[in-house]
Amino acid sequence: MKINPNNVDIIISAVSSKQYPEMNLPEIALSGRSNVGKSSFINTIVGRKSLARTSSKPGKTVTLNFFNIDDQFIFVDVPGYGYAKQSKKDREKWGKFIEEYITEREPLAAVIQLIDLRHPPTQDDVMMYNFLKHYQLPVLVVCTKMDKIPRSKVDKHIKIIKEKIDFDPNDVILPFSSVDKKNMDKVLDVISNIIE
Ligand SMILES: Nc1nc2c(ncn2[C@@H]2O[C@H](COP(=O)(O)OP(=O)(O)OP(=O)(O)O)[C@@H](O)[C@H]2O)c(=O)[nH]1
Ligand SMILES: [Mg+2]
Repeated sequence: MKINPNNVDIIISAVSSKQYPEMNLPEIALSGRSNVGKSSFINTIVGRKSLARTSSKPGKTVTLNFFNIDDQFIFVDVPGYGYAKQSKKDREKWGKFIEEYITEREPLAAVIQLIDLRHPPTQDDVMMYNFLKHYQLPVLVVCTKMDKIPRSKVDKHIKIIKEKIDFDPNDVILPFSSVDKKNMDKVLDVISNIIE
């Protein structure tokens, strides 16, 4: 699959379900804790340096950012979870908004769950993955920041993540790096299978 980087654009930063686009394209949502690399992942995959903002204040915004990816599918950048400084009220608002999107959104075809390859998954990571599987969504688990650990340790870290999240063997899990674009072709293969 090929993506034309000149044909990708933000559609809307939605604060309510009334603003969701009606474009008849499959949607792939990105989920993961704050700072795991969701926005960087989008930029790397589409080949644009700063389409998705990677410097946004984590936990502040409660928007779902919809990106038209070359009229082939829509990436939905979901605000990160697990941000300690967020107030309880904001956290609840966030949870409700995301839950509604994930459980009710018709065009949602799959979720890409990002987990930091360097560390064991957090409790939030485990909860999110189980939540997605409860709703029988296909999940691609992308383990980010692969460039930050020695190559010899990658398999061991993947194994730990699989055990901790109770990984569904029907899903795909891949180590990934936005710095050196490692496994970019494999990610694109999975996306192409999802949207076909
Ligand atoms: N070394 C390395 N750094 C990365 C990688 N991916 C992201 N980063 C860095 O991690 C930080 C956070 O990246 P973002 O893409 O903004 O993370 P996010 O998940 O979108 O964060 P929120 O929007 O706050 O939820 C930035 O400083 C990125 O440059 C990677 O693969 N390798
Ligand atoms: Mg982001």
